[in-house]
Amino acid sequence: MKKYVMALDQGTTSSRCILFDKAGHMKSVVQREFTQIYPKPGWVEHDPLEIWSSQLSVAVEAMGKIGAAIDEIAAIGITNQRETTICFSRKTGKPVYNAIVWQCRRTADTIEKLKEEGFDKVIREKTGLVPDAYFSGTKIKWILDNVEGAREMAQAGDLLFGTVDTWLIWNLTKGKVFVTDYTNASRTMLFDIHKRDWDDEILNKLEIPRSMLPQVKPSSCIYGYTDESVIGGEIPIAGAAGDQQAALFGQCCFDAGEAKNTYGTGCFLLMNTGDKAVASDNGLLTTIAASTEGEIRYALEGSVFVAGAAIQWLRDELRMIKSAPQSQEYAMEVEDTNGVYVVPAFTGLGAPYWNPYARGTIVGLSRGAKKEHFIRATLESLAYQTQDVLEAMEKDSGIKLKNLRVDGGASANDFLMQFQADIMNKEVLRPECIETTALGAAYLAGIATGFWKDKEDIRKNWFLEKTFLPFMSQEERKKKLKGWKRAVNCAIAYASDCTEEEE
Ligand SMILES: Nc1ncnc2c1ncn2[C@@H]1O[C@H](COP(=O)(O)OP(=O)(O)O)[C@@H](O)[C@H]1O
Ligand SMILES: O=P(O)(O)OC[C@H](O)CO
Repeated sequence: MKKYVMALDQGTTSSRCILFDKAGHMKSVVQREFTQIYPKPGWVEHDPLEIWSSQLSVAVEAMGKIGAAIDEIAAIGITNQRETTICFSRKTGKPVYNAIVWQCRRTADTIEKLKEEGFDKVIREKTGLVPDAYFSGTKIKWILDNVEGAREMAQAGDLLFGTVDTWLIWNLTKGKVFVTDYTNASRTMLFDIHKRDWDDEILNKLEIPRSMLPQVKPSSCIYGYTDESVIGGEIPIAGAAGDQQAALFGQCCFDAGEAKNTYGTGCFLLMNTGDKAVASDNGLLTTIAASTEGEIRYALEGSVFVAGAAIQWLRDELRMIKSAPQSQEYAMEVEDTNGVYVVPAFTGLGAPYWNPYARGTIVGLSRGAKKEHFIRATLESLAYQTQDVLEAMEKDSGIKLKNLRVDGGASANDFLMQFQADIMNKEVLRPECIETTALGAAYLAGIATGFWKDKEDIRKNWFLEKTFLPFMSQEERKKKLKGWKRAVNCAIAYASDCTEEEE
């Protein structure tokens, strides 16, 4: 009997496997952090083989933990850190270079050149994206231009490109299936989101052969089956979506105007815009949302590059806290930040500023500034960044959000959620399951295989855990937001005459 759907959630800092039952409850969870590689300031890489081995091991352990048999797994849904770029050989399956992670800024100069040539308009219109080093396109070009033998391999048809979903499916099927889904394709900066096809004009401009690219399919359909030798049986791989689109689906934001914010490594606010691709005038992205087979949904997205990662920085580099949850205890020991603002622009600023050269900035220090103020200011920066994208989203969509659904690791932080409600002057709704990224991937796979009937069937599984109501006075909000804007301006001013060589 089919009892579970397996979600493989390959995030920026950890690989996770969750087995969900029909009620959408987590029956088994195993998570493993893996190595972050920082070869130079602003550069970020992962080892693709470690991505794969960590993901496979958590899958096996999650089954073992509850004694789940292969034939009890109805389907596998995959969700992943998006944009991260892996190039590997069709013949051997071996990567030719490390995965270049979405956060990596190494191709900022290529983007500048594209802009100077006026090509940004083409990118914007076709892909819905703001040209940026964030997306896969210029990362693939970097590998072709810089890794010895890569271009020759590509010309000979042996080099393949995949985002992490493609890489995992390739390995799960032992090289039999080379696919991606619409949501992941829409983050490459190579995909025409209106025609739903790879775009030859952009491919030619970046000198990327089409033969490197995977077939693009809906987010909810059977892509193939796991190879028996990999996981001990043949399980249908029936769902795939970029993690932010999966979370939008997992939060049951199926209709136009519904939105969620995920607090993971970064922070990503997405609003479903129905079957219309809404172009942004305010620094947001237009992207494809996950949907069931046969329908197309778009979303507006505000991408913040550093959110929970700033809390990890407090823990790992500054060693101010021992664990991420401890940030809440320290933050609540003080009344406010004592005028301190932290702008965690470690890898530039994403939406709505799009400045690749901005860097982390701390302002407002006085002799009385304590560690607690500093920790509180870092937590508050997650909420301020969210407020910035929310403002842009309301302008672009013409919709005033009544409340915001939240999820992701850092949404467990009550202090942060309360401050978020206060600074937005809106209710924050936290569901019982904050692992909505994995849940969304499970839903997509479960619907494709009949484990769940349809969207209405899964809507019944969404339960509210806590509502955070706004209490802050209007005057206080305004004052704090003004201070934040000034701090962001400092982070940008620092970068204003920075060149690639100086980075
Ligand atoms: N209680 C907490 N307070 C603040 N931040 C937290 C808390 N718990 C986890 N985090 C942060 O959330 C992130 C992990 O969330 P997760 O959704 O697993 O991210 P990802 O999928 O990007 O790896 C980490 O960056 C961590 O620092
Ligand atoms: O790893 P996450 O959850 O922060 O998500 C990363 C995003 O997909 C990057 O676009």
